[in-house]
Amino acid sequence: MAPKALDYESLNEKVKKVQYAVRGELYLRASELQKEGKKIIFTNVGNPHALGQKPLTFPRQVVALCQAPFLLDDPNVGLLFPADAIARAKHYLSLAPGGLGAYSDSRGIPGIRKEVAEFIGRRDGYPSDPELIFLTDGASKGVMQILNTIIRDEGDGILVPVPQYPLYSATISLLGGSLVPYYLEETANWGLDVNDLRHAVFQARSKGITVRAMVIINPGNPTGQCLSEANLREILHFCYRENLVLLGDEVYQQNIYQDERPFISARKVLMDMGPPLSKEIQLVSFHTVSKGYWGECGQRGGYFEMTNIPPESVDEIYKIASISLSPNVPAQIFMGLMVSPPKPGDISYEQFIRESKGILESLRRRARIMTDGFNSCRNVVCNFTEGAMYSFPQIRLPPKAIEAAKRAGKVPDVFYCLKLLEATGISTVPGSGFGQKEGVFHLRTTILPAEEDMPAIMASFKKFNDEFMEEYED
Ligand SMILES: Cc1ncc(COP(=O)(O)O)c(CN[C@@H]2CONC2=O)c1O
Repeated sequence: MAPKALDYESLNEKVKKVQYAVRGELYLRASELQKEGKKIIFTNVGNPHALGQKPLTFPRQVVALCQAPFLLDDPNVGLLFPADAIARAKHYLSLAPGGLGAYSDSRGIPGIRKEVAEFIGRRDGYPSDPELIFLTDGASKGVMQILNTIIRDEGDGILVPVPQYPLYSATISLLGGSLVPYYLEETANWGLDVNDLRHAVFQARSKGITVRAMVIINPGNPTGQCLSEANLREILHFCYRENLVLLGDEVYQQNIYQDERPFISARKVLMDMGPPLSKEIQLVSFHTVSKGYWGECGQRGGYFEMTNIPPESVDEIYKIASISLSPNVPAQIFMGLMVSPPKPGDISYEQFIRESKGILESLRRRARIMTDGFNSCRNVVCNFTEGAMYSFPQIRLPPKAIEAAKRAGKVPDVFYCLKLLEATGISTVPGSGFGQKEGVFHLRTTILPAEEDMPAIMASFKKFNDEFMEEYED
């Protein structure tokens, strides 16, 4: 009997080849241990609410009313919901014909795309066109759609930072394209050197690859670095010279934990540079409700904004979006609320500011606690988390540990992370899941565990690590 279409051996080879480490071997082992009753601290995923972060109150009030509009007819609704939440719920229901249960336009609800455009205009100081903004089921879907639009075959290369968030390597692999790595420099605080970009493109072209686009993740995941305006100008000049589309993944733009390099969007820098670049460089920027101080990962809300993309190409992207009918409508409302939060004078403004500031200030403290904790450990060095939600320490594994890993049939940092998990219940992602220079090992944790738990977690890590190094050092 010939194999059936979904028998493993007859599956699409691209599917079988794909890797996605954020929910890979370590995560699966951690889930097994959890089932066996072991207490696991899941620091492998940037999933704030799963680690105890409370949702912001105002957005939940508005979406609750949108989900249950009959509450608006209840004479007591004003006892439970503030007037500005009631007003915003009515606003969004007026924008969503048929309410949250109806498909919306495949690009998202026009009124919410307008709110996103106004947000971008306020942030960057340049008007943004709602027609060039598509709402998506999380930034992931937007990234996948744009890469799908760009990659024609394995001859097409995408420049991706290494270490990188494996959404990019996995999607490029699934689409049959070629990932062209450019290495971030750990000793330069994960900075990038344009000469490395040039070298990467030269290498790729010498192998017959047509480099078509460049990805930047700013702030970085897993590395946390924030790009300076000068970095962004260099990158934009590079894209102009090499005729590359720039994909600006800016999902962590609210997650900034230092004052030297505040977030500046690639689009603002591009517009500031003026013609010819500001008229010719094609840029797609991505954002989400999953990160920042919102952390609404499960809602699946995101957008991408297109700059200098020809109308006929926008039509093709719209055509593909329409196959999925509609982005998640409740998530679109979260997106609208994120880009247009309560303003000074609104009833909910004080509470919103108190909650959001509280979360951001705590994340900044946790970034410092974690970085200092790692740097107090033997054979561990860690750059400060300037932004995003992760800490990415380098673990200097002794040769005997590397040999032991080999004997166990494991990549060295997987070996270390598995030992860490078994000893402490701390579930991390090995650096090999993000890519790293040969012979250099890392792990990624999030800075999300509750602040009051952080010192104990770091002490538990230090105890494990220093004993591990004791065991394997010559
Ligand atoms: C750089 C980057 N881009 C896009 C996404 C996708 O976000 P959406 O939720 O909007 O699809 C993530 C999620 N970060 C994953 C999720 O948790 N840990 C991670 O590394 C990310 O880190």
